[in-house]
Amino acid sequence: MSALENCWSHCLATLEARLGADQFRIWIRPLVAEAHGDGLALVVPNQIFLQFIRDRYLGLIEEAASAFFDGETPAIHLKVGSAVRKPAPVRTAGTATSAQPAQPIPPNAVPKPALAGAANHETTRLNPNFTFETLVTGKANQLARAAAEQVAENPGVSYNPLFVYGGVGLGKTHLIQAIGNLVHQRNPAAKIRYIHAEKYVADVVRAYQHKAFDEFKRYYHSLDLLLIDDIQFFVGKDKTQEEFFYAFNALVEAHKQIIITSDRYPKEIDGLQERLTSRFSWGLTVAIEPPELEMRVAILLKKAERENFKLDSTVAFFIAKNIRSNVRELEGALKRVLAYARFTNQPLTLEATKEALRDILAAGNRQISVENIQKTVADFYKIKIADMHSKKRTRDIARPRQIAMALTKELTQMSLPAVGEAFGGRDHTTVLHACRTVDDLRQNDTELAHQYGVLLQMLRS
Ligand SMILES: Nc1ncnc2c1ncn2[C@@H]1O[C@H](COP(=O)(O)OP(=O)(O)OP(=O)(O)O)[C@@H](O)[C@H]1O
Repeated sequence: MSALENCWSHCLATLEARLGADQFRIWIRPLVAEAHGDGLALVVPNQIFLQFIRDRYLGLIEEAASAFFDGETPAIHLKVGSAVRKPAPVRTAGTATSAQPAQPIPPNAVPKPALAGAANHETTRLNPNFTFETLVTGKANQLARAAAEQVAENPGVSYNPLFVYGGVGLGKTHLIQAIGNLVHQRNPAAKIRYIHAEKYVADVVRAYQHKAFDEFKRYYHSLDLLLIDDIQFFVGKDKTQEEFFYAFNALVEAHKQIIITSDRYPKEIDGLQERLTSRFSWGLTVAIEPPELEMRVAILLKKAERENFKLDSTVAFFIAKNIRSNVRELEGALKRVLAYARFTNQPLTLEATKEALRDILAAGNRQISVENIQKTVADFYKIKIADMHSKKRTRDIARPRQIAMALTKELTQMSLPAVGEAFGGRDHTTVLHACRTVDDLRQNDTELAHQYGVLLQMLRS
């Protein structure tokens, strides 16, 4: 082993210990180190990956390399290339990992007769507009997009299944269809099918009525890529879950890619069989969060541009500041202002925008009450509303109460003492401590950050 190879092994061991299993497997394991002049080149799968490594991990890598060479840091270059390592199967929070078979889909894996109809959007049911090019990226979907691009590059190999979850209208369908479209573009022979879970349920019912399960199985088990949207619709549908279980096993065993979306983290979908939720954690589970302000502005500008409309950035900021719940509503607001501008044949000023969005803004400005926040949080965590006022300190009650306090501070104009008063007469320092704790947890605990995002979305919609 050369000194550089030894150095990279040392970096891997250091980073694994520092970052923990999940981050290490997603971001560091796929890197391939090559000698580059008198330093190291790290090959990454794509540009987004490269940027993420540069922003988040390059400092740590340099630190580890420098420790290996007693303070001399070798030059470390990042470059995009195809020589990337297959990522290891990923363990998601608190779940077991099983080894995944790793075989790429051969380009001609589908028998000839099936090809005739496969190479068009009618058979795939993909929307050709949902591509990576039209998907705006920000903090809220960066990780999900990077994972999606990897899956699209190597379907059936990297993460199987890929499970994407997030609130309503945040771009889950867009993202997974972007994978489908890219796979289709690269390999028109691949047999791809996008299906909404409700339609899959209907297909199971139809197969049942017509005693056509063999045909049903033949079709679904022969796919190269199955994209199934909003799987929470399987809840309470036992026969559907059973059929999907068989399809899942058949596809994964044959190294075919499965991509699933849901509005919730798999283990939180009550009423889904354990054998399914445990299989969902075989691959990678990624969240899409509500977009931050800058991302909402970027989405508006991009969508307006596609409509050949030059949107003034003040107007874009105004819309983005006022429509915060989800991207679908943002799009709705944009359509409305564009229609207004075209209809009145006036330039789209801030005043005209306010006029066009008057009723939406009035609805959005309605006050969110502390009572509403307490009820929403209590329902979400399945505790009693009375616990918001109680002195109980057990974690399963104290944490939701802290989250409710932080949400109250964020969503209302109430002062710290007033918030304390509304939560059982607590001192303002307790509220401050709750806000800081929740803030910290949002930085470091992905699951809690997601739950906070969902609650924000529920309260604002
Ligand atoms: N990051 C983004 N960039 C560009 N457009 C986006 C983005 N996120 C969402 N959209 C757009 O917002 C709309 C809603 O997105 P989509 O249907 O994918 O959401 P969803 O999360 O699947 O919603 P649901 O939970 O209702 O199924 C689509 O028109 C989509 O193109």
